[in-house]
Amino acid sequence: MMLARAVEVTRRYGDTLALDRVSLDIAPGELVGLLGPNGAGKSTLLSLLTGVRSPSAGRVELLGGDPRRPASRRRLGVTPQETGLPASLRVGEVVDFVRAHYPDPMSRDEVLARFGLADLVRRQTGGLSGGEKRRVAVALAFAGRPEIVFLDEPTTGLDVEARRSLWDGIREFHTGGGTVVLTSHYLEEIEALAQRVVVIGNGRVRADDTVSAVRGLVSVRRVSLTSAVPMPALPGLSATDREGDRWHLLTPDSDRLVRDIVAAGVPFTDLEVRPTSLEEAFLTLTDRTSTDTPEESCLLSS
Ligand SMILES: Nc1ncnc2c1ncn2[C@@H]1O[C@H](COP(=O)(O)OP(=O)(O)OP(=O)(O)O)[C@@H](O)[C@H]1O
Repeated sequence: MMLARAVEVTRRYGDTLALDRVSLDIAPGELVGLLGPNGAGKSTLLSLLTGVRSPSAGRVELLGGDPRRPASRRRLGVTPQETGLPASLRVGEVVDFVRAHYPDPMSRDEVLARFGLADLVRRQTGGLSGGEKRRVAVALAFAGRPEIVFLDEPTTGLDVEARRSLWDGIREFHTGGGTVVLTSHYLEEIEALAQRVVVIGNGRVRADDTVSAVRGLVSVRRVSLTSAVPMPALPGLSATDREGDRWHLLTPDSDRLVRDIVAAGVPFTDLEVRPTSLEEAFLTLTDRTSTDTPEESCLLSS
C-alpha cells in the first residue's frame, strides 16, 4: 500500500493553475524530496496530500483513505512553511500540548533531544530566535510518533549547525522506519537526506528519479557570447535565448558546446561560461509526463 498518493491531481486558485495533472506515489519508508523554484506548486501539493486543501480535479489518498479522515490524520505529522507558536507558552509546554493530541506520542524529552532542543525547554516561544522557532516547529511534526511526515522547507532560515541538527533528527526518524516528504529549493539539501527527488516546475512533475540522475539533469551551464551570426543547431544545446547580438546558450556540456561553436566557424566575442541557477536549469527539463505538443514544450524554454 502507498502511504500517500496523488492521482492526476489538478488544483486551481481562481485563474492560477497551481498543479496540473500531477501523479505521485509515496511508499512506506521512503524519504522523498520535492524540488522546485518559487511558485512551482510544492506547497500546494503538500496541502492536498495532507488534507488542508482539496484538489480541483483528480484524487489524493493518505494512509489508504481520504486525507481529511481523523483516523489518517492521527498518523500524520506536518510542518507547513509558516507556523505560529503561542508566544507565552514555554517550549516544553508547546510540545506537551501537541503530544496530547495523539494516542502514543514520543516523550517530551525524546522530542527535544532528537532535535537538539533540550536547552530550550523552559524558554517561552515568543523569546526564541527565528531559527529556534523553526526547529521547534519542525520537531512538533514528530511528536505524535507519526508514520509519515510532510515538511515544507524545513531548514529555510537556519544556519549550518541548526540545519545539520535538524537533518539528524529527520534521518533518525527515517532510519526507524518513518516516511518523509520534504520540499526544498536546494538539491544539496535533498541530496543530504533523500534518495528520490521529484522535480516540480510550473505545476507539473518534471522529473522523478534518484538524486544523482536529477543532478545530471540540472547540472546545466550557461554559455554567453556576442555574435552577429545566427547560432547553428548544435548538439547538446538545450535552450537558446537572444538579446540583440548577445546569445545565452544552456547546455549540460559547455566545453563541447564551445568547441562545436569554434569548429562551426561562428565568430564571437565576450565568451562567458557560468553555472545556472536551478530556475534556469528547469527551463531545460523537458516535460516527460505530459502530452504537451513540441510547440508547448518550446514555450517552456523560450
Ligand atoms: N491561496 C492561494 N491563492 C492564490 N494563489 C495561490 C495560493 N496559494 C498558492 N497560489 C499560487 O499557486 C502557485 C503555486 O504555489 P505554491 O505555494 O504551491 O508553490 P511552491 O512551489 O510551494 O512555491 P515556494 O517555493 O515559493 O513556496 C503559485 O503561482 C502561487 O502564487
